[in-house]
Amino acid sequence: MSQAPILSCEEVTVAFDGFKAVQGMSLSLEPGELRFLIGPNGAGKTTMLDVICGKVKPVAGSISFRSRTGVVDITKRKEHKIAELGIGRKFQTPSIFAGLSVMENLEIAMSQNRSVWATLRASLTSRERARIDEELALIGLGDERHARAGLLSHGQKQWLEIGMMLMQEPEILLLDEPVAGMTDRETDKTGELLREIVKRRTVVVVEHDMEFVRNFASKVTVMHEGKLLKDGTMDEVQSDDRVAEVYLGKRRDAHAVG
Ligand SMILES: Nc1ncnc2c1ncn2[C@@H]1O[C@H](COP(=O)(O)OP(=O)(O)OP(=O)(O)O)[C@@H](O)[C@H]1O
Repeated sequence: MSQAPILSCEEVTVAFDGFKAVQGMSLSLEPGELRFLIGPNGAGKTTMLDVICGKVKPVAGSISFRSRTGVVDITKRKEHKIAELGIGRKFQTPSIFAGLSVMENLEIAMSQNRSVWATLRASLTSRERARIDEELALIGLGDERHARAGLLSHGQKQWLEIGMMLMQEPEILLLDEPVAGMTDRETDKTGELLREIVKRRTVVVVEHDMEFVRNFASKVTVMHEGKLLKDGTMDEVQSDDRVAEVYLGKRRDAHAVG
């Protein structure tokens, strides 16, 4: 049975100097979904994440978010407000503190309102410690808690950043190509991590790695030239002629994915 959406984007259009990167795009997410957003280069996927998190503003359409405190029209809200309401965004490059330990990075993420040094000087309450332990276990970095973040592998850095986002208890997590540059093993671990995360939150992943999408997607949204082309299960999407034509068909050429 379908639930009330946690996020509804209605007919969203984003223009850059008159060029419509997103045109009349609608997207509805159910709570607890792991939704993959795919499509050829330039389809407007990243712009769609940008508009949801408030980094860019639409010229038309609306976005509403069912937050813990009720339904909020976030179309014109500022980026930091949207983050506070519970929509977290992770960009491709990790923004961790390389010189600090894994645990210190999580401590800082937990206490956004204090300065870095005030945070590190303050002693943790037992509840905070438990919260960090829980997150370390989830992201699989329990053994690395005292390691310097800058010395982690590429995959571990990405997981740490996801962990830092989770410390802020977002309801929706927006991830842009989280497995880019990862080994196959790291990619699979990331998929498992996302499955764990959606037990309590909703996740949207922009992704080019089709094998990763096939392995972990339940529902996929395909964009093309700023518009919604198709959404459905991976099987439905793969058997759609228009998708094959504009997207999967292109994978047979020199830019083939997977
Ligand atoms: N700030 C900007 N100013 C001007 N044009 C932009 C801007 N951001 C994106 N675009 C353009 O909007 C279109 C959609 O870009 P977007 O990055 O959203 O696509 P994408 O589907 O994420 O592509 P990719 O898979 O290559 O990352 C592209 O033609 C891009 O050049």
